[in-house]
Amino acid sequence: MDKAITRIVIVGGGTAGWLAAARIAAATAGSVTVTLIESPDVPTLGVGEGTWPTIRGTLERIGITETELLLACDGSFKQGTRFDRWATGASDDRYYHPFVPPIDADPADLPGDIPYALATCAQPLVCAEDLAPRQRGMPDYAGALNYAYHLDATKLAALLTRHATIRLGVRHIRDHVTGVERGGDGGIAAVHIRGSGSVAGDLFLDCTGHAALLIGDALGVETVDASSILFNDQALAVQLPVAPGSPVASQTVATAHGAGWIWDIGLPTRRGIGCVYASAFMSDDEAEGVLAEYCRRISGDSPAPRRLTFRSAYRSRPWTANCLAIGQSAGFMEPLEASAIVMIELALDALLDDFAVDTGLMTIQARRFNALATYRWERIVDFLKLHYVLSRRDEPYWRAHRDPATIPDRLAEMLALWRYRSPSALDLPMQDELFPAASYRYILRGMGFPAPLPSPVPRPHRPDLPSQLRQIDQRGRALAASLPTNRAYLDALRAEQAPLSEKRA
Ligand SMILES: Cc1cc2nc3c(=O)[nH]c(=O)nc-3n(C[C@H](O)[C@H](O)[C@H](O)COP(=O)(O)OP(=O)(O)OC[C@H]3O[C@@H](n4cnc5c(N)ncnc54)[C@H](O)[C@@H]3O)c2cc1C
Repeated sequence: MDKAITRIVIVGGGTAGWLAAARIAAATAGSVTVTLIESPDVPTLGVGEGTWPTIRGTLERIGITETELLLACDGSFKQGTRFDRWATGASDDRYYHPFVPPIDADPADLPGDIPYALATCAQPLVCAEDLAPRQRGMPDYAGALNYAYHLDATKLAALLTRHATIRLGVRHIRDHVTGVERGGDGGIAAVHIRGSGSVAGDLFLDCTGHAALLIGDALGVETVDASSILFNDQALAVQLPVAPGSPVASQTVATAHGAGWIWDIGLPTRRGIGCVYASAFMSDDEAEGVLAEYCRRISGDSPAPRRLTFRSAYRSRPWTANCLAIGQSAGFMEPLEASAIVMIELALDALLDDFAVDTGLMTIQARRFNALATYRWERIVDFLKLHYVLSRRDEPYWRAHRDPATIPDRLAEMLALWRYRSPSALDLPMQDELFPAASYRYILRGMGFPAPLPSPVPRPHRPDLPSQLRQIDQRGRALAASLPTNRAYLDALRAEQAPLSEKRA
């Protein structure tokens, strides 16, 4: 008989587990009990410093204010990504992928001497000046431009823990899950914990990261491997302290190297830097050398890095029976477009938008959820691969990326079509595509993909294009003249919120 879902058990207390706990508890407002079990023995991943604009809506729904987030997580604003040395490897080879979409213009009609993103969008100019996307007086989570955050992932998990347990009533058990008791329907009846028996539930969320304790170990759901398309499998991460008052960048900077790329993320107190590489093309020593050289150019110092190993893969059926995998246990694609936390948010949206009120509905919801998740993973693979396929760099790693055998069929088809027209909703039809046509346009033009060839069906003439381009330029300049720098914004926020005693000291 169908049973009402009243007990949700989350195993794992990283970003995925705590976002899930807070979001579900806030949305269900006490009508279900939410229990989170977190092992004291297994550390969280603790990386994941780049977010997407969706995070603003998620935090607002959970009830965390923007000031709280920025102060508690050492946060700063993110307005997109700048890609350095991806197309040719030259020192002046760089382009932006901002969060604001470009105006709809035929690339052949644009001025040839201005980079595509700068000509078609006001945001790159704001980024280039290290400016915040909003004024201090604006309501929480509103901006003059679309934005997300860079933040300290460990501090985010700590903030979410406090918020979920103290304000939202989530039950928190610090104990190690040692096993699973299977239910009669092929699902999970309870999880065994080392300290105190077992915890029963109606719906189990597997947020155990790489361990994938429930979805993998217990239910045996296989993964779909994408590592023959996306080769990177290693990262070396360091944190470099920054001087008080130094500029805070408005975008993630991703700098390509001989067999991967380096991320550089600015927080008010430090920069998080990491070298991502493919072990098949670069040794660990070589990667350490690449990272050390990058760090020394910034600070003269190169601290010992932390090593992270990963594989680009996703779970074929993240929702199986009454177990839903969210976060690393559901899948991970290399961090080039920071798409992990947004996948957690989207999974939670899908769960809550169509919440199964009883166990009978779960099969339907799981089937729909899994179809959507697979579509999203496949589109992430396409979009990440695009960055590599279009490069003209000549190292073996980059040449291997251009091997047609490593390019997904759908991406290869789209690239063939885009020789005659720009990416559009015909290619990316979902209303909430993770990477809409606008994102593809930024990458294609930034990487120097040729403007579309003439077609027998001429593209519509846009007589208003010169005036649109002037408006973009004027808006960029007006924003640059009126927005505070990230540093000024964040320092003023911190000074304003400091306790009086601290101010007097
Ligand atoms: C190099 C790198 C860079 C990244 N950069 C970004 C980025 O910029 N943006 C982004 O969105 N994402 C990024 N990510 C991904 C991001 O770090 C993760 O998606 C995010 O941290 C969520 O992890 P998680 O909560 O799924 O797993 P984890 O953080 O690994 O947490 C797992 C939890 O499960 C618990 N657990 C495990 N076993 C048991 C057990 N037996 N019993 C009880 N509890 C258990 C652990 O204690 C822990 O609490 C990056 C990842 C990597 C590898």
